[in-house]
Amino acid sequence: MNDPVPSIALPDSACAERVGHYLDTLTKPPGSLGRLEALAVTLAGLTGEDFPGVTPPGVVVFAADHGVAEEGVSAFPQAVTAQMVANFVAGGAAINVFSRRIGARLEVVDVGVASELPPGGIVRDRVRPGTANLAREDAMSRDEALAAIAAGRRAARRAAEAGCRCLIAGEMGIANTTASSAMLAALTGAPVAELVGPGTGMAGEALAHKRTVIEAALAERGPDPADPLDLLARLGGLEIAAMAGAYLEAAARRLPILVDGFIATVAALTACRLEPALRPYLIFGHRSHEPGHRVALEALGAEPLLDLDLRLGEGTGAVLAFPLLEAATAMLAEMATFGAAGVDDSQAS
Ligand SMILES: O=C(O)c1ccc[n+]([C@@H]2O[C@H](COP(=O)([O-])O)[C@@H](O)[C@H]2O)c1
Ligand SMILES: Cc1cc2nc[nH]c2cc1C
Repeated sequence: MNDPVPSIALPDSACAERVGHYLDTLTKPPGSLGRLEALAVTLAGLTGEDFPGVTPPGVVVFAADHGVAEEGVSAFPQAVTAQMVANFVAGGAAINVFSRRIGARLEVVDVGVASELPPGGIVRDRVRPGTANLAREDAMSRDEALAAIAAGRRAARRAAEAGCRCLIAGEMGIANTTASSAMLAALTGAPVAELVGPGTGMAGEALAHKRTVIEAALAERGPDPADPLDLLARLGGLEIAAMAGAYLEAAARRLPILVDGFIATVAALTACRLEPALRPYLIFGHRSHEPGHRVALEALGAEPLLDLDLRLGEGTGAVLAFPLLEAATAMLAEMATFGAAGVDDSQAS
């Protein structure tokens, strides 16, 4: 684990091709299950299994605070990060409810919350108590960004060692749409105006202020777009770096990854810049209402599974999409072939 980026194998194209042919022997017109068929082929290639499994999924929610919250860029105060972590521990947040529906192993990791947390129920892997205010100074040092990536990798390793067969990373961090927007503008060159959005509910003058803060931070921090670690350190967040690390470790272990919303996708894009071999392992759960998500998805050439106008984070959109992955694997494992079911496909044109 000394190298921040593990080595990631290419998907097994022979296995994917075999499964593509097998799908055409199942009792349905070829291709009629559309993107579900493409998902089955993808999952086979990633896992190297003709009958891939994705259960149980592992959900890891990384929590951290952002110094830039003091610029008034969120509709909620910084203390809400820790309060929501307590809610995760108590089992009352949306991610708890949805994770229970899919039988997920749910872990909450403190990689950088700025205040005290309840004694039990979370993994303590805090790199520092929140980032510095990126509008005034670098959010963190390069070493701290590396430490947060390593914390994310440890979490993915725990999920894999606990038997999880699909990884979902979620996040909780007041003001993290500001950090993510700044990173995305630097990563893609897209104008801030095109990607800045309400986050937890900024509108009107408040949203215009958020945009100004991001534009000024980009000008002052002067990140090197060709150096993803520099971007993470100057503009990022501890939970964003941890998610990037978790994705890289999961892919190194050949676990399919279901990506959540805006912040999770910026983390995924950053991780792909660190190691492009990650890209095939990413399946995109949903399109967030946050406008920057469109920009991030386009940069990755990604088409998400769901579009439900969600903008919560925590991993919720990915967890809601998980049953589609399950359906794709069940289709392969349980559907009858034309031959076995006695359905005649010999005259099909
Ligand atoms: O995942 C998303 O697409 C998403 C979009 C908007 C907001 N959020 C969540 O809201 C918080 C960040 O919003 P803000 O306004 O504080 O920057 C953070 O905890 C995220 O989990 C998440
Ligand atoms: C209540 C609340 C819950 C959240 N979950 C993820 N981000 C959040 C932000 C707020 C404000």
